[in-house]
Amino acid sequence: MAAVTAVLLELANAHARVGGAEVLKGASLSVRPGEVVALCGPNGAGKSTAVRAALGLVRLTQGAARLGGDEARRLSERQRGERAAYLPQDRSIAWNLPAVELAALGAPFLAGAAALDRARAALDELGVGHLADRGVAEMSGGERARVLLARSLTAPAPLLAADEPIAGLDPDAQLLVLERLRARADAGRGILVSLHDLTLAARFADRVVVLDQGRTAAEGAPAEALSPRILKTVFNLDAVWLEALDGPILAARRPVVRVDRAAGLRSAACRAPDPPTG
Ligand SMILES: Nc1ncnc2c1ncn2[C@@H]1O[C@H](COP(=O)(O)OP(=O)(O)OP(=O)(O)O)[C@@H](O)[C@H]1O
Repeated sequence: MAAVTAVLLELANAHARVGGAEVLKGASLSVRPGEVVALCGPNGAGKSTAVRAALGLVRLTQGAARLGGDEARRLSERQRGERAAYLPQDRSIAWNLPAVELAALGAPFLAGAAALDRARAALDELGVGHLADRGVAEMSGGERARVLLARSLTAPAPLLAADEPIAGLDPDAQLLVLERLRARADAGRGILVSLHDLTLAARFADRVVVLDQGRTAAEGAPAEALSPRILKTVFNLDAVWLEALDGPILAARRPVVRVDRAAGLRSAACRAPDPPTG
């Protein structure tokens, strides 16, 4: 009998409204144990909303959101917390807690000492162990971002959904964070990560889901989902993949606007300037 692979998180043809507008119009994605799935798409494509919907934090008007096989919104807060850790895009923190205490909040179902041990280990992993006892309000933005990610790593849940975890981090820290997420997946967890850096998405993810205007426009292995056609139609990029020692690099530029002189119009939306007279 073929082995059944558990699906940790699934969004199937999801439609949802936010602030009166239909923001998701057919978003689908799934995450299985052992894989990193990168969620990519232009600003406003619906990535954060899709992540929130998949976790049961946004009501769907159509489609399904499942966590560990069960409808996400029917689960209690505790059940959701046991099945998924979540790093929201919003990095605001109300209380000036020491970093280790904030990171320990990722494991509210563990006894205090066990949660603090896990929190210290996660802070060490992300290179901010030396800040463990410092208040999070007294840190740089990048340091605070790492502490918040440590909170998600502290959680023992089988799935981690991280919304733009490398935003605002220096290049070394970006690679460190993605390496740590990759290591978690290699150890059996499922990772959903939204990313704007397509090169890093291609290097670290097993699969890429591309969202465009609330719909899944492409899904598959990075080279397939981030094909030149998708890069053009969804991201408005003229782009090619270059093979480098450490993996693919995206060489991209905005398309050159062609001027059709016979028609006197640009092929893009704007008009060509009037030709010089005389
Ligand atoms: N609270 C809200 N009220 C109204 N519209 C909203 C609200 N939150 C999000 N939207 C709209 O929903 C759409 C999707 O937003 P979302 O944050 O999911 O996109 P995103 O792909 O994560 O974008 P980004 O890459 O900029 O973070 C956008 O058009 C946004 O303007």
